[in-house]
Amino acid sequence: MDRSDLVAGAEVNETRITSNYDKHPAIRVEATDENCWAGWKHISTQLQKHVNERRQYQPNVVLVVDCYQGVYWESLEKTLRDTLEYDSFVVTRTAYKEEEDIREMVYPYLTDDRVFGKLTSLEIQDYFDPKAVETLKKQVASGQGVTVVVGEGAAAVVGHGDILVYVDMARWEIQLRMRRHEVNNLGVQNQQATFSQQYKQGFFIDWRVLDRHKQTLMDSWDYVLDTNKHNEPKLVRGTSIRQGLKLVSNKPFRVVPFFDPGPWGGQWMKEVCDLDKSAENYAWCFDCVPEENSLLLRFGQHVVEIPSINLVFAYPQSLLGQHVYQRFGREFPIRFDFLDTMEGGNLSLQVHPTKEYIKEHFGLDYTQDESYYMLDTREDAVVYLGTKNGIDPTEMIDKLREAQQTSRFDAEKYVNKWPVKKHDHVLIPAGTVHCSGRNSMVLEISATPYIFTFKLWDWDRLGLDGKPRPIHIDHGEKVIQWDRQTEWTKKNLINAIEKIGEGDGWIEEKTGLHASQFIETRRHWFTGTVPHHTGNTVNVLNLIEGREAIVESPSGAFEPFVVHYAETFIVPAAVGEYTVRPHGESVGQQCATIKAFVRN
Ligand SMILES: O=P(O)(O)OC[C@H]1O[C@@H](O)[C@@H](O)[C@@H](O)[C@@H]1O
Repeated sequence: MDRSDLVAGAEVNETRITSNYDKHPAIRVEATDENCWAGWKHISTQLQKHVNERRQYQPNVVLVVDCYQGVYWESLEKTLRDTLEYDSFVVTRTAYKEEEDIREMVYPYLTDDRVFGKLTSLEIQDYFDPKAVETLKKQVASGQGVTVVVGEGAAAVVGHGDILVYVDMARWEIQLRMRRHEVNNLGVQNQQATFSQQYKQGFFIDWRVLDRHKQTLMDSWDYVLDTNKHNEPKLVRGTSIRQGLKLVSNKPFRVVPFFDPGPWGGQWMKEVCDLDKSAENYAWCFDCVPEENSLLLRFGQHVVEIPSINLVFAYPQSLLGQHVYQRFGREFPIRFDFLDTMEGGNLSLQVHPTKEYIKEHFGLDYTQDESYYMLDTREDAVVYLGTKNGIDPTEMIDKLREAQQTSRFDAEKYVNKWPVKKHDHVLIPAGTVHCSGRNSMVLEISATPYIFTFKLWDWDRLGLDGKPRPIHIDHGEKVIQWDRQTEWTKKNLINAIEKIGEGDGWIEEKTGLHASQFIETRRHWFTGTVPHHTGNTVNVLNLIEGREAIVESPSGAFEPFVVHYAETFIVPAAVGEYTVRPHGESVGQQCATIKAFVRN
């Protein structure tokens, strides 16, 4: 098949009979499980063995077990007490400041807003009472025999000890535990608080504090303890985790996707991603939000789950590339996720803060610039985007406010409504009023900030908790760019697609994003082998057409990596050259990928 057979946008006539979407992408790190222990019996035996070995040449041994937020604390403490032999057992929580003082300390970052706080600059040490810390330190320093020290920030209180175990937690699992009211936020007893309160405290405070602390420990981890699956704990040597992270930072990989229902959620992902058919709907799939996702690392027969942000912390330069690292630091700036409204409803009519506004009000260095890639659509699919020519901004804001009482807002009077079809790409620079309508399957390709959605109108419906979702007209009116009207929107934001290259069996197009956004997107239609280069910046791709493709290294630098329809995958900057071609049942058929990277 030659390139004349490639038609940009042509749909492949395929029937997706069975889902081949991999929901648990595990990365093989070590062929055997000699550095990984599963189950409390084996875990405590290994820890005890290590302690005993140390005691052969030193009389006193300190085992420090530091934890992330969201660990089942009582259960962990009890298990360690029951299964280890020790002379003293120290719980660093006893050195926390008074809860009232901690609440006062975090309040400026937590604020009274239902959704938004401000990113904290607090450090883990701020949670502890200096006098109590001194006492604990003395107690540990003078401890005879074996001392076990346990708690969030334990290593910040008493140092790394002789053996350091880190109990990490995946963000998604923490959120599920918060929803079930099973865990507390850092330094407080609040497990009965609402999920949104706990999430806000996690997002703006706890996870910032503990991520900063974690980064100081990673090189010293003797072990990582994975208790994400409560009844299937796993312990891995720190050297093996570090080796795994190094491996992943040099090859294409996927993070673990997670799926969540919503008031507008749809039915498409159930089929394509093979989800529980009895669930009412699935709205979101987060499949490249490394701050929230996790990695599955395989050691022999055991699979260990760790937060994928650990990779950004450990190998930012190989993963992100020099210029992205310089610009964003240890953050992953690109986000891919799905928004499924097939047989569901409209998203909220919304707007995101401008760069200045997000910095000033919420403390972030870059903003929620977005785009909607239409992965699939029904006949009636639309995107609301940009305000209509000549509308009166004051009137629109007044009507939005009134709508909170009247339950009516004539969105079409003020906002353009554009029909969309499969493979359209809609660009949404921050400050543009927007909303994806029902019967669409959106692949969102955006900058990473993801909770700064100022809802303007939620179509008079309730959230899943039976209450109206929070509306943010006061924020919204300050950031809407009123000059993004009909013609401008059409010209600049809808299908600004340009063919920029071709080769044997492939075509390359630039599809966005808008010049004001830092992400560039390239789409390739191909039946042959497409040459790619990371350009020394991290690449994020999704197979947007075709059942299966294979990613290969021309120099054999990494093992061939197979991806399936709708799977997002990350290619670290350090990979350099790679190719993508149809594979398996897609050989001879047209496939397509969309690739995102940070502009130079
Ligand atoms: O849940 P609502 O407010 O309808 O928004 C759904 C989604 O819309 C998108 O444009 C993004 O802003 C997402 O971050 C958001 O989750």
